[in-house]
Amino acid sequence: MTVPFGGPSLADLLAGARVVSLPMRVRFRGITTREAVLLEGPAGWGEFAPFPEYDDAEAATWLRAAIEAAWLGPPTPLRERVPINATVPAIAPQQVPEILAPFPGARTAKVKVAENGQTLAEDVARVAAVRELIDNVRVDANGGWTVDEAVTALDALTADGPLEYAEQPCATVPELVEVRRRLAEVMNRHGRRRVPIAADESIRRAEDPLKVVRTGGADVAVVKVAPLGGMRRLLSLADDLAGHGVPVVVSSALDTAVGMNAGLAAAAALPALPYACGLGTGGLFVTDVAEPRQVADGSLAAHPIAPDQTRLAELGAPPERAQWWLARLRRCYELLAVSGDAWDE
Ligand SMILES: O=C(O)CCC(=O)c1ccccc1C(=O)O
Ligand SMILES: [Mg+2]
Repeated sequence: MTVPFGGPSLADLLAGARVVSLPMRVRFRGITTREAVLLEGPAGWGEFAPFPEYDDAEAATWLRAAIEAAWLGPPTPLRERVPINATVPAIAPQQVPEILAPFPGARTAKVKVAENGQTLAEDVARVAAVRELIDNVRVDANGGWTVDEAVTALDALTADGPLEYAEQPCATVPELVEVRRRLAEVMNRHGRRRVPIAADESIRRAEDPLKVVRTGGADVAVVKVAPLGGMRRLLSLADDLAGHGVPVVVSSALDTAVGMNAGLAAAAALPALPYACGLGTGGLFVTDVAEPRQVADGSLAAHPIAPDQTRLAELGAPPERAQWWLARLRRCYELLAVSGDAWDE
């Protein structure tokens, strides 16, 4: 089906728009409340929730993904369930068991490290506490280390066990290339396997998401539906990455249950899914817009779920925030209308 621009008008979009504000259990990415616009269209629901600091040009890509979900619907699934990782925010080691409790059967945990104001010793202690409960651990530094800091930290974090990979240890592509090279030396000296490097921000916030791979900066690619402009765009990038021998890990952008539908649908449609996906972040909310999906045997059911009307009413954002989001949606819509691309590409 082709839905060229003009399928949904701005009035169509606004007619089915609900602005919600979800309280979080713990601070994540420096936020304690996650706001989103949910759009209802003929094919289901879509989520528009670019982080508040993003400019309109970047946010417009997220709107494209929301429209794809609500006006085109998901691509053809190849599996019914999607394995997920537990996500561990930059919390104290004593809190680790309660954070892991909602992830029964998860065999992989992703641990946030390099948080502002924290030390390497705190990262080492948090990772050790997670390893007591889940063997396979990956870390995510969100670009917070320099090259020297990354090499030191990843050396320390692999003294007591391997890491599946390190996500975005440094901010830039040349730094990732350098970390990968220096890690190979250090790990070789210690007789350890080099920690693979995963790119996240270097993919989702890049003009050219393949650059980091072509340059030799990443072994694994973290891919997210909204910043890439939709499920089909994610699948097409994953295909290009596979051509470079780079596997993908589908992850959430701290999505509500509606955004998670799109991440799960994209993961369910990928020909290969060698890694657990970062789509288990629903548990970071106190309440979500739908009955929470249950993790069973470390995986989630991939079929879409509609938001619950009672929850939508309870989670409605304050009027001034709703106005802010709808004004942003209008501006992003204008940017997409000018660019004039089709929704099914
Ligand atoms: O990958 C996961 O486990 C969850 C997703 C996640 O960490 C995340 C969520 C919102 C914003 C940024 C990030 C990130 O991966 O850096
Ligand atoms: Mg990340």
